[in-house]
Amino acid sequence: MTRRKLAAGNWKMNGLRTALAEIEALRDAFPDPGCDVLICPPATLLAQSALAAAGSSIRLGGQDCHVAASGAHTGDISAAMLSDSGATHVILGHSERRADHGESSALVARKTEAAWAAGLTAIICVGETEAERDAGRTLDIVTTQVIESVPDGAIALTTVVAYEPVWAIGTGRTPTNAEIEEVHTAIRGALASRFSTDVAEGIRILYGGSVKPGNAAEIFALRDVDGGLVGGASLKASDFAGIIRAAEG
Ligand SMILES: O=C[C@H](O)COP(=O)(O)O
Repeated sequence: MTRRKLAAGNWKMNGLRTALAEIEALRDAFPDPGCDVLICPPATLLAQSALAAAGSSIRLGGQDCHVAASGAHTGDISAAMLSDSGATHVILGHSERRADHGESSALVARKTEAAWAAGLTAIICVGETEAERDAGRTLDIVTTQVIESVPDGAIALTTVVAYEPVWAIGTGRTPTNAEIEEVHTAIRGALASRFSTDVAEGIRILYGGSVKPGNAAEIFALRDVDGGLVGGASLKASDFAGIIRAAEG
């Protein structure tokens, strides 16, 4: 099965209104990209980002959502609010949220259901810590996270998995190509056993963790790697453009 590659940028807690110029630059540089392009700005910029990307095929995403559609949850944002602001996607279970906010895979599964209910595609993040890798537990940790974080009803249209080794995020370090392929193959296998081979073959599995313009093409060419979830190198259009080109192949 041919899966269209996805270049997804996660701006994390970065970006003031001046950063909208980066989206405008990408819009102008890629009128008809040969891959899917997604920017996940902070929630404060979502609506304006949607205006900046209007008329282009750049899609926008949130970085988290609450399990409820609305209610007394001070400081939280619902999936419906993300959608209303122009988002089509939402990143869920990023390791920074698992670490900073104690998010469990069970909670991530509930958030995924909330995202689907609002019509969003969920990008569900998994990944091992350095200690877990050193202990030889990577495949066990990652496949367990996949099984527990992806709820019943997953289909390719609404589900993306992002493999992000925690120790590779923002460090300039990446696993070897063989290590990336090993984990991505294991993730697809876990999806096949959890759902079906057909569903697993359709779901895109992104790699994230120190993806740069200089290493993106090599990583995106690996078996079962369907694009990237990019942090630091997505903040500047000039950098992210190189990653989009790598995803275009
Ligand atoms: O969501 C993105 C990842 O955490 C990767 O971040 P990074 O590209 O800055 O290493």
